Amino acid sequence: MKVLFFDCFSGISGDMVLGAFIDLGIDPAYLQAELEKLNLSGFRIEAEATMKKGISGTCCHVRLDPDHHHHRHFDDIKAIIEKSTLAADIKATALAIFMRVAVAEAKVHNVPVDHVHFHEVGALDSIVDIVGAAICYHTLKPDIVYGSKINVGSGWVRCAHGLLPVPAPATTEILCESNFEIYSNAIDGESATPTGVAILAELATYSPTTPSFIPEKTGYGFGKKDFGILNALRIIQGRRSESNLAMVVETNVDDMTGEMAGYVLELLLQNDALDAFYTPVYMKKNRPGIHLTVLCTEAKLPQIEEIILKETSTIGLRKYPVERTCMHRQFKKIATPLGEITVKISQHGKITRTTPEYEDVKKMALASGKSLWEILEMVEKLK
Ligand SMILES: O=C([S-])c1cc(C(=O)S)c[n+]([C@@H]2O[C@H](COP(=O)(O)O)[C@@H](O)[C@H]2O)c1
Ligand code: NI
Repeated sequence: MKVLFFDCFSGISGDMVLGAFIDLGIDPAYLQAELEKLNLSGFRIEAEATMKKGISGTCCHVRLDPDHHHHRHFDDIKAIIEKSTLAADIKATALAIFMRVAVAEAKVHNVPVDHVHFHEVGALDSIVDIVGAAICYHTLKPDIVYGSKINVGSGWVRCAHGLLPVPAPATTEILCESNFEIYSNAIDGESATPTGVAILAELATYSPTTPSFIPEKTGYGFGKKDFGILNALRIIQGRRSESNLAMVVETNVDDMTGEMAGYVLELLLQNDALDAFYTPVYMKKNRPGIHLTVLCTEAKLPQIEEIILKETSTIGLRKYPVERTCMHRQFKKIATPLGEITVKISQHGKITRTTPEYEDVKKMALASGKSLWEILEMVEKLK
């Protein structure tokens, strides 16, 4: 399973994303050729292998033709991407990233999304950064992408609107629609831009701590500004070996008491069965009986077999290997007016589901006198 981890210790911008992907091994000539499928002229990708603060990495420059003048609204950009000859998955990812920027700008400037205006230079630069990031992502084909907390910087940034507070209003709106944690450390200026944050929010799942995986290589994409500290996005590529093989153990019994049946199931689950359950069946001589199914790892099989043979009335069992598809799970604590509660974030590709842990919900309901429904509703609004 291929893992990418975006380490945003000095923020993230569109150029930094392209630089880090190129440093990880994406060929800039391939990237340029793919971008030409947009049928736009007036830009060139230049990847400069360089050193910053003693670290070697890549600085990606999107060189723009100075006499290229187009005022573009979001609906023009949508049309350019849709009409291009890029692969369908690249188009979909690029449009989703652009949509995050457009929705944020629309909210900040109080205009309809389709009318969000990208000034001429920024429009082409954003198209190259965003479509480029989508090309790199679909070329590397990671099974999962994680992103760290984002160091957004501090102070003020000068742009077309004049001086804006950091993080810039559009960046902040994009962040409000994601669950990434932000902070500011050792940077006076803007280190996270709307384009960078939109790419991260679309491609990555937030991981408050470094996710567990085996690192294999790193790519450093440098930012243009000098903050005094290393201004780079680091993408760490690695792998995670997740055994998806398990064992199923089964048996049918018709001569056990209900009390014994309950006892065995509890014992199996206490002894690391991944799952254990009964199905009612009719057996030989029309006797009502129970079909026991246990799921366990191969390592636990001897222990599970022993419990079944020792504690049930069976004189034999069946076992066979099965393949499982498991969502990646991580846990995080969120603050509520009634105290902290643990939520489980289940992730598989682009599917993400956040659910409160039942035992915490139960405790909170009992302690507060509120119903389970009220606690679940409160958490739903906060997660
Ligand atoms: O051009 C516009 S409308 C604009 C809006 C905002 C707001 O926060 S609103 C911010 N900016 C700044 O422009 C640069 C470029 O950002 P990219 O993401 O396109 O690289 C950056 O400093 C933004 O904060 C522009
Ligand atoms: Ni703006």
